[in-house]
Amino acid sequence: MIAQQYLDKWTNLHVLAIGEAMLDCYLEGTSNRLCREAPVPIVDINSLKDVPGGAANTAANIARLGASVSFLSVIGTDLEGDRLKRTLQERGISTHNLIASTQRQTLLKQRISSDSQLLLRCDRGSTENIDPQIENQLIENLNRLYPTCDATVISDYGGGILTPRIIQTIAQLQTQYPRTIVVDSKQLKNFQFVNITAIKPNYQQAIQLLEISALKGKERIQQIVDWGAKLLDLINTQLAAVTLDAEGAIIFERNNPPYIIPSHPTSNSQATGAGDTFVSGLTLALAAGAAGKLAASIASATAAIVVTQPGTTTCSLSALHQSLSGNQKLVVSRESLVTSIQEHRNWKHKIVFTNGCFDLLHLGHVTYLKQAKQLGDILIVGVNSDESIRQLKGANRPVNCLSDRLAILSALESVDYVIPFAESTPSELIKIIRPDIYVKGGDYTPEMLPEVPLIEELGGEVKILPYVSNISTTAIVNRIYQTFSKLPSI
Ligand SMILES: Nc1ncnc2c1ncn2[C@@H]1O[C@H](COP(=O)(O)OP(=O)(O)O)[C@@H](O)[C@H]1O
Ligand SMILES: O=P(O)(O)OC[C@@H](O)[C@H]1O[C@@H](OP(=O)(O)O)[C@@H](O)[C@@H](O)[C@@H]1O
Repeated sequence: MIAQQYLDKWTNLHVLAIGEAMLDCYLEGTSNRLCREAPVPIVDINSLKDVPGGAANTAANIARLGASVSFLSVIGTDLEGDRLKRTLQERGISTHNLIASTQRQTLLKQRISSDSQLLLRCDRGSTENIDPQIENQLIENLNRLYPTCDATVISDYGGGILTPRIIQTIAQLQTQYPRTIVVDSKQLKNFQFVNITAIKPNYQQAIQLLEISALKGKERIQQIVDWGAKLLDLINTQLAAVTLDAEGAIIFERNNPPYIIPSHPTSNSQATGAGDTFVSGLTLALAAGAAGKLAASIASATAAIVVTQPGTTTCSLSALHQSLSGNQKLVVSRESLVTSIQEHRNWKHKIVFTNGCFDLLHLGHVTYLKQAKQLGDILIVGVNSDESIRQLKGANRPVNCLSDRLAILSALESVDYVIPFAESTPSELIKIIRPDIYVKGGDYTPEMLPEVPLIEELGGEVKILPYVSNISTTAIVNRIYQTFSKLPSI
């Protein structure tokens, strides 16, 4: 199976994520003067951004990579707790299993930057072990959810959630209901009796466990290649993925030589949370059935995506598809769409936009896309997500999944960019693209298109191209059905 098929498979999985939920708060501003009290800059804050951090970032990555997630953690009954819940809800993650304790302060990691330069990180929040009453509630949640999930990912930042009793409960559940279980922990030794599938120590954690001294830069690679296999016995696991930040990762499996996955170094200031993303990708790929090296390569591809963006970020399923496919025409994020559009505007290109399902690409599609391209310089195609097609056309559609439809459209000379969208209309894309010309095939009239007023408001023109008669995906599906349902089965 190729890597991307595991991505399709994991969208049906349900993952249990457990660990310290944090609120990452980014305060961004500018600074033109020094403070009178001490030689420190005065920063005029002009933006504040809340993002899920720590184990909440792992849960957010699992969700953005397309799987379902149940997130177990403990926060305080404070304002920061409410802000953290809001960040999770905005990302479609349920906060029902977050226990709010009056005895605790939500973990807050506040970063202050001036002109994109990080100046200070201020931490606050409870890190002592949760009290026995809260522990009981967490154990109740674990007992309820563990058997229903396909995999578990533990993000243990040593902030009091993974107590000895919680780990013992996980060990018992794992014996009763064996699952893929991947652990990212500052105290990995605590998990040696859990029968875990894989561990993901970073360099610091690995050398601490191996009791070897710290080296710098690339020297670390040979050191970990020489010593890392010991981790498998130390923690009693099948796979150890040691991540070495800018130097990538080294994978250890029993009876196999170490496997090095290099990375393209970027600045460490962009790498916040890359470990959370890596462990999310690793858990999903292993749970979907990928073998160790492939699972780790997929995990590394997820981390490579987040390190290209500042701050704590997540990797989307479509970005991962794009990265694994090497498809240059696929635009996966709205941010990169904005950048590409700006470039074409600078070159005074005339932008044509159309959208649709493009399920079972046929002559009608190919003809109208070719004509659409001839109306301008650049043709951008918005492509409905699988879920939006199910809503529009019924549960049996699409026939071809999104990643296949994107790859097929990208192979056409007439198409310059393909961009998936999950909304019921392409209005959000239109607002970003502001097309000079909006095109639809002749099976539509302007009255049928809710986008027309928006296009006109933005100064664009709507064109309906001639309909290629008697050709449609529905007609093809019906013809196949009628022809083959009459034939004896082979
Ligand atoms: N500076 C960087 N440049 C490129 N890739 C990086 C960088 N930092 C992290 N990564 C990627 O993220 C993965 C996990 O990062 P690492 O910093 O080792 O973990 P953690 O965040 O848990 O400390 C690495 O294996 C690598 O793929
Ligand atoms: O452990 P401490 O430093 O107290 O707290 C965690 C932070 O350092 C950050 O660690 C990062 O993870 P990575 O470790 O970069 O994957 C992310 O989880 C951030 O959301 C989080 O704020």
